[in-house]
Amino acid sequence: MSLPEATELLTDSYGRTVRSLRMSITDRCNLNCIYCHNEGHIGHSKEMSVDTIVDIVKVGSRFGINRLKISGGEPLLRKDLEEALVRLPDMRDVSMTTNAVLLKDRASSLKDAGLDRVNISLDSLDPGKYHTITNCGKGTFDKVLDGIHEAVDVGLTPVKLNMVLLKDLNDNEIKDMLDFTRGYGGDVILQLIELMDFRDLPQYRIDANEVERSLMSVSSDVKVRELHKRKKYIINGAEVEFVRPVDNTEFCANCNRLRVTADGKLKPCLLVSDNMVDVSEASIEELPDLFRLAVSRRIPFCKS
Ligand SMILES: Nc1nc2c(ncn2[C@@H]2O[C@H](COP(=O)(O)OP(=O)(O)OP(=O)(O)O)[C@@H](O)[C@H]2O)c(=O)[nH]1
Ligand SMILES: C[S@@+](CC[C@H](N)C(=O)[O-])C[C@H]1O[C@@H](n2cnc3c(N)ncnc32)[C@H](O)[C@@H]1O
Ligand code: SF4
Ligand code: SF4
Repeated sequence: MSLPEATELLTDSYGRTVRSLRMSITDRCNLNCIYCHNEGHIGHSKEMSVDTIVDIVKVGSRFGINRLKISGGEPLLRKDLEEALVRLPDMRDVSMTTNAVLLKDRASSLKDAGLDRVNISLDSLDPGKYHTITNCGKGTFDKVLDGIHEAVDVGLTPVKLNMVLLKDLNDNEIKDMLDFTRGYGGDVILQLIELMDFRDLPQYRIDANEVERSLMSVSSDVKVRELHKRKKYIINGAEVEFVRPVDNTEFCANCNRLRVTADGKLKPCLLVSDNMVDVSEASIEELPDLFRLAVSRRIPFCKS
């Protein structure tokens, strides 16, 4: 089989070496958030099989890709996720981003199958606001809290709580959310996210510079991650990461992720849809060249 030499890395023409795969495994979802970007793609053909998922990750890992993020839609709608996880090659970090509605009953089996950690979307601690944002059914908010609790209990840690900041809706809750994470010691950390406004919701756009200034004014230390050069603020012992994807040249210049859509396409950029490489029918022997092709099409969305 013509798998790449383990020493070959995938570096694009902007010098960005791909280190991480962000894989959507379904476009289906059990919530309907007002701002959802659907990972920049809704496929109309069928979802990748477990075999295809495993082959893509195997080939990626031969290219030195050592991190995998599983996303969706809502990834927990796939009942065969554990089956895929146990068949993956060894990686440095396998994580999933989920709304956690279905997490409580799956957390333990996911951990056993090899999942390292989860990010959980929780935009508000107020059940009424949570409902407004997610259009969820009755009882959903409590299920999410149970999911967070269970994730911590089984060791899917650190659990990152994703909070998309929405002006005049939840942007006054940062302190409460921080207090909530502190209740879990270091096991839960807060991740604030600037809204990428795909749905024409100008009333919810926040001033990210202002948020950054206020985080800075109360933090005792700031760290910078390699991925996207994201900043992490230490505030009274708690960690807060701020994801600023909008009009941010530094963010895109430090993007080391290749995306995979739920219907099996390599997607060079979240925000570009006309340069994807279809691998849904590819054999494992054909995959390396298709990876090289996708990476050759990577362009920073935002550049100076
Ligand atoms: N524009 C853009 N947004 C991204 C990218 N990667 C993640 N995001 C956004 O960042 C936010 C957090 O995403 P998560 O799925 O929790 O994952 P993550 O924080 O990137 O990954 P980890 O920090 O490794 O857990 C979401 O709003 C994503 O849409 C990217 O490459 N480009
Ligand atoms: C698309 S969701 C998929 C995983 C899962 N359904 C969930 O909500 O966690 C992945 C992450 O993207 C975030 N997200 C979705 N739409 C966004 C937008 N327009 N701007 C910023 N983040 C967004 C969500 O809050 C979530 O944390
Ligand atoms: S739960 Fe996730 S995928 Fe579903 S609508 Fe909300 S952000 Fe989108
Ligand atoms: S180039 Fe920028 S917008 Fe595109 S995926 Fe990377 S960070 Fe996101």
